[in-house]
Amino acid sequence: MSAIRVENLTKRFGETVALDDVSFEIEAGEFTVVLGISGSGKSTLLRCVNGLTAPTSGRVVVDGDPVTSHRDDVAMVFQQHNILDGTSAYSNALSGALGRTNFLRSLLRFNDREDKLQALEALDMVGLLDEASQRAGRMSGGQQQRVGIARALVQNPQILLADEPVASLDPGSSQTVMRYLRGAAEERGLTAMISLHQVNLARQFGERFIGLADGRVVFDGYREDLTFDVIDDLYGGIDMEGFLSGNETDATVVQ
Ligand SMILES: Nc1ncnc2c1ncn2[C@@H]1O[C@H](COP(=O)(O)OP(=O)(O)OP(=O)(O)O)[C@@H](O)[C@H]1O
Repeated sequence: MSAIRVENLTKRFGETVALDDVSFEIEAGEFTVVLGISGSGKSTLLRCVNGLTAPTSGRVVVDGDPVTSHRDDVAMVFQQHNILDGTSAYSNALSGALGRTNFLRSLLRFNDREDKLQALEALDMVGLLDEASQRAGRMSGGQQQRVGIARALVQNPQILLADEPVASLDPGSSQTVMRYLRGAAEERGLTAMISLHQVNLARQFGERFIGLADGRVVFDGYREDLTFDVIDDLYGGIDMEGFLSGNETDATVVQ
């Protein structure tokens, strides 16, 4: 059974068609990058998978169940780090436990030993154990995003979504954040869907790729299929410079 099945998903905002009859399936454990220019529908797609946005028609099925609202086993990392500036990295990570309990239970569970241990493990997984007590607001953008990943991991998800997680970061920090994101997904066996507009990063870290243009799926394939022509179609030459100057770990992808 596929972990995520998107069936004829359409989302309209008034006259705007953000998603137009989108269908695909993602197998458990796949690390999928959603590509496309700004406005192509990436965020809307992730929000539908997360149950934050209701489709106009069609549906998303997660683990066999149609998504009708937010699910605790689906965690999301946002572009804006959504970090509580005034509290420690550890407290931020620990707040991920709120996602899997209701409010009253969370009041009681918040100091659970198990939750605390998970928060520390998650910080370790993103390389921030030594910075656990540091105030999140004083950390760099990349570190804050790693705290955001730790918080998502503490939610104990099966599915990890990230909407442009490195959009506001410099290239070095973007690499680091993507490395931790991919590593955490692999180590925990998570199914991941990450939207990115940086083609070089996508190629470096992605396994499966879904390309959107005007809300439609115009590409669905694996690394070996993601050719120069496909990228050119998706981006109309806009990002060719980044594509060519990117960190070429696998030159065979360019054909
Ligand atoms: N809440 C909303 N109300 C109205 N229109 C919206 C809303 N959300 C998205 N849209 C529109 O739907 C289309 C797809 O937007 P979406 O944010 O999904 O694209 P995107 O590929 O994620 O873009 P970006 O990379 O800029 O975030 C755009 O035309 C956008 O203006």
